[in-house]
Amino acid sequence: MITELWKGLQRTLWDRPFKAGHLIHERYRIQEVLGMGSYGITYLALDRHTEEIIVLKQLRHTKAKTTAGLFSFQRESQILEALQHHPVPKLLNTFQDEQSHFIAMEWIKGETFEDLIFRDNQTYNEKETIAILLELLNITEHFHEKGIIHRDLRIPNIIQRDNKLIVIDFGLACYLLDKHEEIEDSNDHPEKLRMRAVKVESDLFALGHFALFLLYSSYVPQSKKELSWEEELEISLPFKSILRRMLQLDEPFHSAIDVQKALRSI
Ligand SMILES: Nc1ncnc2c1ncn2[C@@H]1O[C@H](COP(=O)(O)OP(=O)(O)OP(=O)(O)O)[C@@H](O)[C@H]1O
Repeated sequence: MITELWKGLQRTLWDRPFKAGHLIHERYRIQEVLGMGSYGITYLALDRHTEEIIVLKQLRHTKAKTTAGLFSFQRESQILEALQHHPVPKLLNTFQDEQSHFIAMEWIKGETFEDLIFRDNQTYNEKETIAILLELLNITEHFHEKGIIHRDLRIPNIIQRDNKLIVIDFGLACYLLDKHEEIEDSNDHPEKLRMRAVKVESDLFALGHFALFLLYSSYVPQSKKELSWEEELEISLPFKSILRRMLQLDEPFHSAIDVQKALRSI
């Protein structure tokens, strides 16, 4: 309890974000804070060299002191670099100054599926959901071919720009060889643990959940009684059985290609 309080106090004191207008590395002018995650603080910034708006991620001071914090930050930039020709933000720069460690990356100016569903009330039927899933499975298969597991394929981390999908936030991504990453807090929710395991099936599980979010966007409750997704959603039996396998309720798929094949055969 005391440790948690102390950690919270440290974060408040040391991890205060930079204010708009602050210049970093004599190059990046902070515009606004986009988010404060567990490892990093993410900003929109103006790159004075290129005059472009970019995303700047700063490792929290409290995390910069830990090997795990530094390692995960370096790995994020390594993975972005390894995926340069894929629909992910381009890695623009990595640097360190007396303040902290930073990653500069392309700003993906589009809408996340979280925005589309909850802000814009966009709805998706089965056909549209399958089309989006197929595109995402294609992207995910390329990550897996390179031995990379994203581990956080959720609606806020998938952006639609000009009708194309782009995956962001590689903060939790890791290599299949990083087996030690599997050690997680045993208090974590079982669903979260399934998404975080260092294996291909974790991303397929996450995409199964992603599909449920899309399908629920067009769901109108019929009764006050809470039912399971299988009872509530009006979807075809073959699609239901594919989702059950993605969600590891039945024999799981072991590759994105197998899920694509199954979806194409509906
Ligand atoms: N390259 C990018 N282009 C556009 N928006 C981005 C980009 N990277 C991050 N964002 C947005 O910035 C915000 C913060 O991103 P960040 O990666 O820090 O995630 P987070 O959810 O706040 O933290 P965590 O690291 O715990 O996942 C999110 O709203 C995300 O949509």
